[in-house]
Amino acid sequence: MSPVDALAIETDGLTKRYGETTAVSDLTMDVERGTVYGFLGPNGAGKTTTMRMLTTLTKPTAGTARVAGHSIADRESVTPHIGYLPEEPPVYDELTGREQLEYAAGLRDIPEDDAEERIESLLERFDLLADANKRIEDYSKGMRQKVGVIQAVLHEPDVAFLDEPTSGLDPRAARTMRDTIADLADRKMTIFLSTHILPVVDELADEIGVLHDGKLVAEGDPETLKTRAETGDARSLEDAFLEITRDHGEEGLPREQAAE
Ligand SMILES: Nc1ncnc2c1ncn2[C@@H]1O[C@H](COP(=O)(O)OP(=O)(O)OP(=O)(O)O)[C@@H](O)[C@H]1O
Repeated sequence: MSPVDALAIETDGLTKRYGETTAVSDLTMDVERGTVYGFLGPNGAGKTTTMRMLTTLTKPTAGTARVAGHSIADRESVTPHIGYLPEEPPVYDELTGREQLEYAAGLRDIPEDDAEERIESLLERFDLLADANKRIEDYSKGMRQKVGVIQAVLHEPDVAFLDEPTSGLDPRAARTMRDTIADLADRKMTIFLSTHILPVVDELADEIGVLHDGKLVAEGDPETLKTRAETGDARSLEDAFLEITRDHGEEGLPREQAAE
């Protein structure tokens, strides 16, 4: 495998502006194949915008990116290789859970026998079999979320982009979700995981990137990020996150220091 093949995602100067707002600013990052990349950042940091660019749903204002080796400017080449769970799972209320997944499998050209086997096994894994023939309009938020995740990985994409995958899930379902993500990564699927639930990232991520005001302000494995640069002491990922994303003044120093 050449070094380039080893990368699931590579971005170079990726930027998105909405009028006066720069949602994502000059983002340059690499994500290795088969890893779980925890993408963190405060509300409004630009995480969703980044994922929308990487999944070809929004065009960058500047910069380039490749996902699974394909330029995001070439939507038709990229989409077979990716799956996306956005904040609101894209499902049809009038379909049953099973019909929704069969429909998604059809869009992805998964052979019928394979599709059926994967759908049944994932429905069972997520404890949805008993409700699989109910219409999605009667599903809870967590049940919709489960269907959304299953359809994001059903075609076994190279890279799955998951925005808050444990949102709305009860503790048992959240555990299943974390186990599923770990299994998929073991099978060499790359998981680009955005969540505010830091213990999930701490448990699963091989690498973490922290976005703040559209800029990548820290990157490293969880242990590195948790180790204070100055003292070498360990801290929680939450403490690290809060410190990294503290508002910065003109000099790039934490605001209270910058004001001195
Ligand atoms: N379609 C849009 N039009 C104008 N501004 C937008 C649009 N989408 C996002 N923004 C702005 O871009 C910035 C980044 O938003 P984004 O949704 O990417 O953040 P986020 O990190 O996903 O936040 P959250 O954690 O709250 O989901 C915000 O200032 C937001 O208001």
